[in-house]
Amino acid sequence: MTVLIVTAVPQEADALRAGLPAGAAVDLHAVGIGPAAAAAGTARLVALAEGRGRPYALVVNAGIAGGVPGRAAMGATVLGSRSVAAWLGAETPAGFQPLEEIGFGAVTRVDAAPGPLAALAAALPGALVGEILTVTTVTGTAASTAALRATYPEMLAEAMEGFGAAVAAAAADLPFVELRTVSNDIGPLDRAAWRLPAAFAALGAAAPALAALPAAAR
Ligand SMILES: O=C(O)c1cccc(C(=O)CC[C@H]2O[C@@H](n3cnc4c(=O)[nH]cnc43)[C@H](O)[C@@H]2O)c1
Repeated sequence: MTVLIVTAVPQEADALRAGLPAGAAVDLHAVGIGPAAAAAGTARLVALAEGRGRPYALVVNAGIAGGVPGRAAMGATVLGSRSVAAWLGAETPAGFQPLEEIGFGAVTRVDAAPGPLAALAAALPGALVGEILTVTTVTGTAASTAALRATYPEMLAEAMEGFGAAVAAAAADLPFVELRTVSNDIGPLDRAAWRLPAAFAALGAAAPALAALPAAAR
């Protein structure tokens, strides 16, 4: 069976493709930036595969990310133990509360599939494993960074698509895992400091582990 890998932008897909072994049972697509594009694009690809009678075994969201300074350095690879929709909740007199805590019965986090996560962690021994946030605005000030870290103390990294792709995978009852490589520190925005080549190189280096996933996903 085939693994679906969704990225936000073609540059991320190209970086992964460069590292994939020939003949890998992987479909790789760039579906756009942000959780809505990720959810819609992933859902469409999953449905098309089902319609062909060849459903995917697993959905992977991969791409670059901001890392929490001191936890996930630039160039690091981060495997999401869960993908969390940051700031999906309500402001209350007691401060921010995620939707679960105010009784909407909603879900703001999707856990990674244990088998594929363990397989990736074994194949990528240098990778960090932990919570990856999905934001809709790149965190770009010291104040918002502090607020994010206080609200999500377990976070290792933030990006903009994981939760959307995870929700689409869950809707199709497919296992999911998020893999990110760190292009920048989360903090006051300094685009000149982003290390895109290092992050893209790390994506390419992780690609063989993703290609080996179909067996682990079964
Ligand atoms: O337009 C540009 O020149 C440009 C250069 C670098 C990055 C971008 C983006 O669009 C960044 C968002 C994109 O990358 C992921 N990402 C990477 N770092 C972060 C971050 O610190 N916080 C949130 N998202 C990040 C994200 O998943 C998006 O796909 C544009």
